[in-house]
Amino acid sequence: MAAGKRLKREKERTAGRPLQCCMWRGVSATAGGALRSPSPVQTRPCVRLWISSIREQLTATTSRPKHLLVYINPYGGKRKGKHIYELKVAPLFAQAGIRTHVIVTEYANHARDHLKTQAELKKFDGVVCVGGDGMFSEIIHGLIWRTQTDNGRNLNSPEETLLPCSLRIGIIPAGSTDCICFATVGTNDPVTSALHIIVGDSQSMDVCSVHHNNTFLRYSVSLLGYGFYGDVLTDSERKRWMGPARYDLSGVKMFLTHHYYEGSVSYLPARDIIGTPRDPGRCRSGCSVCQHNGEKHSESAERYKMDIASESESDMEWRTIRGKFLAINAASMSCACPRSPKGLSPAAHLADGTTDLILVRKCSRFDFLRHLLRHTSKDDQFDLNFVEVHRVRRFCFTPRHCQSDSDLELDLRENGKRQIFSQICRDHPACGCTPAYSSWNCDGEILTHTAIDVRVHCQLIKLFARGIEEPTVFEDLTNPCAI
Ligand SMILES: Nc1ncnc2c1ncn2[C@@H]1O[C@H](COP(=O)(O)OP(=O)(O)OP(=O)(O)O)[C@@H](O)[C@H]1O
Repeated sequence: MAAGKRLKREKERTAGRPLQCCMWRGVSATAGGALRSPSPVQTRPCVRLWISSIREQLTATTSRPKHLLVYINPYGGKRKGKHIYELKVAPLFAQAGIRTHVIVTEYANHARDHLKTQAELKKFDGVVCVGGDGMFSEIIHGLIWRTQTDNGRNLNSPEETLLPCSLRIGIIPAGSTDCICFATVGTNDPVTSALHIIVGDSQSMDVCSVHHNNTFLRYSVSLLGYGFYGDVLTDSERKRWMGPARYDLSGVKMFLTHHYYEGSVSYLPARDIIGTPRDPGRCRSGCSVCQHNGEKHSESAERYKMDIASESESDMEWRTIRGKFLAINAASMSCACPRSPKGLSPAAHLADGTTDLILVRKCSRFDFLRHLLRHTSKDDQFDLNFVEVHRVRRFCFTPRHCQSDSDLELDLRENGKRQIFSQICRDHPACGCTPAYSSWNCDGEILTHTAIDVRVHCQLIKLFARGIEEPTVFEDLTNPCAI
């Protein structure tokens, strides 16, 4: 029988079946954990054997989702979200027998508000967003809000222990940067992400809550940046018409402006953990650091509930640093992306209950350039005398113009007469030399307040992902064994 006829017959025979071989043929791991796109094939007996054995295995996997709530941002990135979903993802979901309820968003925060109020979450096994980091942020805000309010938690209290969300989140990358997808999957490929959803992978992730004066502001999963990164975002927002090139232009402009900001940072160092921000190891699929620190975290949360560790005891551990900073960054993940392959904190972990607090003190432009260049080089980016890094569970920042009188008095004693003029400026903001303040960049959004209280919530959400996979010895061409 001619090959064409045989294929046609086979197609007719298998039409409507939940899972077809074409989807699984050619799916294999590549370097960095990417999965190749499927290609259509004819079903020969050996292939049929494969299909039935894969189906058996998949049926046995109870973690596979069967019904998904999908939000598509039609305006994210190059405005191809709808097209990507319809062309590359929906056919795979259909072949895997996954039912979907698709909502194409009509305005910003549509997905967040729908999740908060209307979505019948009990009907679904997961939520999928088709878009970029902004869209992912909408989903986590909606889901976390809903989970906490349904369980009577007070979102405005930074002391509140939040409840982990039961629904997993899938990200189909269709934005302009897609950093979260890159950091959790290792690649920005819609088919790879769809397959992670279909097989029901699971990757826990920490979330930071950001409060100001006992009022909830936002959640963050990647970068909270004050100073340089806050200024770059604020400036680039004014140049939206330029597209992604605006980040480069604003970056150069802010580098040349070289603003530094005064304030105090207090932090609670992470105790009883393994790993430091300067480790050579990286957070990878099945990370033992995340596993160990996650367990330790739940043990100490239990102890705290039972009042074995008193609050005053933990208060004693707070440390404070006052000074002039070019940048204050908190990286809850490496923040690696195609532009900065190592990221801001290469050894940060996705789910260890901590964030890496990086303080870049006032220094020369040349030194700051050295620091920025280290994000792309092999050198240790924290090995500079004006940069310090701490792995923390919680931190607070107070800009100098918001510091209390007692704090200012302390500064006065420490730094002498110069502070008197700053005090005068603080009391008379119309004065031209008012101490300058920056804004916080919270996962790409500007925060409305500068004095903030940040707390890490260990493994609060779960993604349909498995973390970045190390290339196997045969895929890693830099490894001599591969040759
Ligand atoms: N229908 C819509 N109309 C306008 N804005 C929307 C709509 N749906 C979502 N948004 C908003 O668009 C913003 C950007 O979307 P998204 O993150 O998907 O793309 P992006 O900004 O290009 O990608 P990235 O965040 O990765 O750089 C989000 O903050 C989201 O709130």
